[in-house]
Amino acid sequence: RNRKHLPPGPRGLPILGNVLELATASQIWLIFDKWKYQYGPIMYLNMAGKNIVVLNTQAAATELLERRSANYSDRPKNVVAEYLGSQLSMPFARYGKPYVWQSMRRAGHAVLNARVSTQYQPVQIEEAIILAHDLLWDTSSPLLTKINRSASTIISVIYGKQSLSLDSQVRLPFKLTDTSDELRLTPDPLETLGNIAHRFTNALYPGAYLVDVLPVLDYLPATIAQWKKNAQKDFSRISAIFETYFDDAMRNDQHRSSLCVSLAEDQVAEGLSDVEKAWVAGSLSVAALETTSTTLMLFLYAMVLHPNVQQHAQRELDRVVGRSRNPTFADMPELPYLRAIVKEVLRWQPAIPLAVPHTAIEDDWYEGYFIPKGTACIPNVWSMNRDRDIYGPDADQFRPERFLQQSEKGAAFVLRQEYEVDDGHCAYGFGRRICLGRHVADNALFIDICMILWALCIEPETPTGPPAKQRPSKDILM
Ligand code: HEM
Repeated sequence: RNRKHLPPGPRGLPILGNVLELATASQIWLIFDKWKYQYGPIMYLNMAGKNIVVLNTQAAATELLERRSANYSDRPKNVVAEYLGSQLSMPFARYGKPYVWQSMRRAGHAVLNARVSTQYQPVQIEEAIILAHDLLWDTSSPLLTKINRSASTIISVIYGKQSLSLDSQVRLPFKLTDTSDELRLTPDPLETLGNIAHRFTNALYPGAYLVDVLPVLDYLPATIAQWKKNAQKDFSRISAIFETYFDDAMRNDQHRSSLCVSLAEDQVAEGLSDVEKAWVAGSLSVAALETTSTTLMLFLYAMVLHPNVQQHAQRELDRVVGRSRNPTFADMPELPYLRAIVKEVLRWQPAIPLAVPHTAIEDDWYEGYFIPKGTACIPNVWSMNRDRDIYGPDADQFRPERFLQQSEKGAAFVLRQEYEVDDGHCAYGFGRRICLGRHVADNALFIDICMILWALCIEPETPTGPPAKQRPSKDILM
């Protein structure tokens, strides 16, 4: 009877529901954004019998995923992902007693909280300098390769400097050529970690595997069910990769300062087995790599589109830092415009526009609508970040100034007081499942963006020249 009170939403076919409408769309969030204006803050979809609720406003997401987080911190059940090891992988692990998510999250929090994250700043500065240098002088690698390399700062933080190399790949208990259709191994550990991320996200895509629609298929033995055989094989390969990388980090980290060393030696990871610790490190790397590099690419895109923003940021850097030294984290309080750019990139183009679904553990009601137990709640971060009721009529535009206000002392701008603590966007998700690496990510983005804009000008590529141009080295203020 309660099903009469499901939230409004587009009508689908009797069996497949809305699968067909969404299966071919490459940017589903744009379809959701259109539906938001038709159906309101919360809408219901049927994906081949599975209940899905899309949360379109910050108010709905805050009420359900944060205030009622005890009921909304689970992840959707996914048969293929479970065979792949999602129970050990923090972003996808289920919530609740028989699962290890709580212990992993506690251990992850201890090594990534706001205070501890400042310890990684020296490595982040070194890597930001290398990135700016590469962007200027390495003319042989594609832009994406350079950006991906820089996002690997987080790998230095997790596994220690230079601990992952071809050596780690060679020590794997299988050949690099022993590659499956769905999980490709390459000599580069970073690429292998990226491929593991894709293996999981492909499995989690709604309707990607028939077994999630017809659970009876799970009773087929692996000898008949190819998907199961592949997933089981890939699980043992992923686990071996994470365990090998973890061992190498312990062996090679002379300074005993990596996140792996903390996991292995400190009490933070008490109660976790060695394999579980290796999965904490592995799943942090997988969660960190593509999100950070995508955001940096989107920043470059924003700079190409908005040369005025770039110039404004460079004037701030020239005034505060000058040309005789590079920017550091100590400059952060004096660089409100640069901090606003970090927030605006994450608001305008969130790296994961639909975040990661949270699942309702029990039946619930919201504003007169029924949310059945087991419903996957998708936070429509894209639309929340462009909500005109919150950000004004220019919400679709890239405008860092929205986070600033005139200083009381004079003409200079300062970050609005509320944004000293509030992100000002929803790119990192919600409640108990909010992104664990957000402090490290914010720091990495801030110093990378400062270093890039300090060192070079970003312009669209022309047939006659490269896109990056060095800025004059003379101190403009001197
Ligand atoms: C710009 C960069 C990043 C973005 C936009 C981002 C975004 C997200 C989002 C949307 C979620 C899902 C939150 C939810 O379910 O409500 C998430 C989860 C997570 N992120 Fe990030 N992330 C970034 C960087 C990182 C980094 C650098 C790390 C690790 C050092 C990291 C580790 C994690 C982990 C472990 C989770 C799973 C948390 C859980 O399920 O309990 N992320 N991230």
